[in-house]
Amino acid sequence: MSEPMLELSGIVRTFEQAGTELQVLRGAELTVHAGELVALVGPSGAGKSTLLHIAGLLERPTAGTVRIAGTDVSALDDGKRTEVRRRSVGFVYQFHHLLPEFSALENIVLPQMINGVPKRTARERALELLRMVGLEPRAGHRPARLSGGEQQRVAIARALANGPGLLIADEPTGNLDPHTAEGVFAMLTSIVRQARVGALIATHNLELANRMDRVFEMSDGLLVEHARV
Ligand SMILES: Nc1ncnc2c1ncn2[C@@H]1O[C@H](COP(=O)(O)OP(=O)(O)OP(=O)(O)O)[C@@H](O)[C@H]1O
Repeated sequence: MSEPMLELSGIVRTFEQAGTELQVLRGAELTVHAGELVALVGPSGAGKSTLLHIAGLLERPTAGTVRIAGTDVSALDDGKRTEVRRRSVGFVYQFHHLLPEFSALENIVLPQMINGVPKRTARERALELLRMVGLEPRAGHRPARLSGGEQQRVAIARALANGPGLLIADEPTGNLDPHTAEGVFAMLTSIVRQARVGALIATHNLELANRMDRVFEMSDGLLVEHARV
């Protein structure tokens, strides 16, 4: 078995709502290994985004342990958690969130420069990533000049810019037509395998979920693994 990129154990998350306590996660357990795609499904409001935020170190759980590539981040202060997040976690959302005034290439260069990578190295890496997602010829284009599928490919390349071990995606193909979604999903799968990234992907698309390596359903604050046939 390949090494775990994400380990969640006993994850509890409660919110205060109008003076009452809402327990969204009640002890969720999950491991995502290198090179593996794990689907996260469940109805709206079940807590998928909350779990992704906790796994991606954007939020702290009320209780429980988060390990990223073997490192227990629970005891780290906010600064150290941000460092781990920038180095080890890539995010893809339903909407690409690319910076509109920058080219595809620059959108992939920027997160590397924030991490202290020299510009020249960052450009080379960005070009390599654009090649991987089949968009090298579009390197100089701003997002508005790219199709929805191309924008999402650039967003995936950007998520991988700093060589993360973990990719967190929230409905990455939710805004695309079925044919384009298919192409983006196939590309995402091949990159996850090739780069040995662990991917946790929330989706309402059960057909897509069933093509991933494992499927977990958020149910009553717990994660239940679906039996595969
Ligand atoms: N910051 C917050 N404060 C209070 N309640 C919150 C907060 N964030 C989320 N919740 C509540 O937690 C529950 C789970 O929300 P979450 O967004 O994680 O669901 P989801 O499964 O991602 O839904 P969707 O599929 O619609 O994106 C909801 O009842 C929501 O209202």
